[in-house]
Order: sequence, then C-alpha cells, then structure tokens
Amino acid sequence: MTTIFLIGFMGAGKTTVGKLLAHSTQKRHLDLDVEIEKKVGQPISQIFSEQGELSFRKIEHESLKKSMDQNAIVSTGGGIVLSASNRALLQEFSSEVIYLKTDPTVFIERLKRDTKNVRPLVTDKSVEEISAIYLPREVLYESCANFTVNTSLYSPKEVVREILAYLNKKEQML
Ligand SMILES: Nc1ncnc2c1ncn2[C@@H]1O[C@H](COP(=O)(O)OP(=O)(O)O)[C@@H](O)[C@H]1O
Ligand SMILES: O=C(O)C1=C[C@@H](OP(=O)(O)O)[C@@H](O)[C@H](O)C1
Ligand SMILES: [Mg+2]
Repeated sequence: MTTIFLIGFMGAGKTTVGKLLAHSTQKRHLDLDVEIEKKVGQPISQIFSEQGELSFRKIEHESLKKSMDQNAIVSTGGGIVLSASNRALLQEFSSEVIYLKTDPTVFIERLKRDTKNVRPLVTDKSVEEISAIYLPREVLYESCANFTVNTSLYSPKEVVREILAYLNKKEQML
C-alpha cells in the first residue's frame, strides 16, 4: 500500500497531474484543497479571508494526516512543506513524494491564466512578490522529494508518463 504525494509550488500541476495519475494507476485521488473545502464548507479563498492563513494551515495538517494511509494519489497544496511536522509526516511514512518542479516564469504564466482557481497568496501579487514566496520553499520541496519531474516543458500527460516510468523502475528493483 503506497500513498503517492505530489508536492510543488502553486501552478506546478499537482491537481491536474494527480487526477490523471490516479486514473492511470487506478488509485483513488485526493486533493487536500478539495478535502479542506468539503470539511469547512467554504472555498479556500474564503477560509483565508475569514479565518486567516494559520487556521487554514491547521486544517491542512489534519487533512494531510488523514490522507497518509489511504493508498491514494494525494495532490497537496503548495504550502504543505512549510510546516516541519508536515515534512516529517511526508518523510517518515512509507510513501512516495514526487516533486513537480516548475520554473517561476512558467508557473507565473499558468497562475495568471488559471482564473477559475482563486489562490489568495498570489492574487494581485507582482512577479517579485510571488518569487519571494517561492524561493524559500524550493529547498523544502527538494528535501522532501523521492523523485523530481521538471514540468516546465511537459504536458500533464507527459508528467504522468515520467512518474509511471519512475514507479515501474522502482518496482522492478525491489
Ligand atoms: N504541465 C502543464 N502544462 C501546461 N499547463 C498546465 C500543466 N499542468 C497544469 N497546468 C495548468 O496550470 C494551471 C494550474 O494547474 P493545477 O493542476 O491547478 O496546479 P497546482 O495544483 O499545482 O496549483 C491549470 O490551469 C492547469 O490546467
Ligand atoms: O502554496 C500555497 O500556500 C497554497 C496553495 C494552494 O494549492 P495549489 O498549490 O494546489 O494551488 C492552496 O492550498 C492555498 O491557496 C495555499
Ligand atoms: Mg492544486
């Protein structure tokens, strides 16, 4: 039973790739943002504006804990690595942590176009401000990951293909 976690910055494609990967592996797909919205009964943007980021992070931590033993494909939110206890959960549990690495110019462009999903941390922010959120996170994504795919030049399907190749190779080595 392996739970596969997708980590990476906003716009890396964790939600999109998670759905496709779940389909290919016939595993259940869990998106922590969706789980949080269901639990609270409010969209992420409203949780941030009414309860604040700290409250969101606490619910996010509980949702991560709940997802650990689900044998699922888990799309995390980009801020999951900020908490040391979340990083410990990701690293200690026998799971795969896959980092969808994306160049800032690419995720900034994707975020600009993705008007359907309101991400409170990037709304109305300049390129410099978004980069300042990303930079300290980069090392945290890298420290948690078992495998990294640079998604900048790949379509979501190609990212899934890379992940499946990695998982198959690993299985053959066991
Ligand atoms: N590999 C990709 N190439 C081009 N666009 C992508 C890719 N992955 C995701 N996108 C697009 O970028 C936006 C953000 O994707 P999403 O899956 O929500 O990212 P995340 O969950 O990491 O924030 C969406 O509009 C999605 O269609
Ligand atoms: O990076 C972050 O701090 C966040 C990322 C979002 O998820 P995505 O990475 O799926 O956009 C969502 O959890 C929230 O807006 C905060
Ligand atoms: Mg997402």
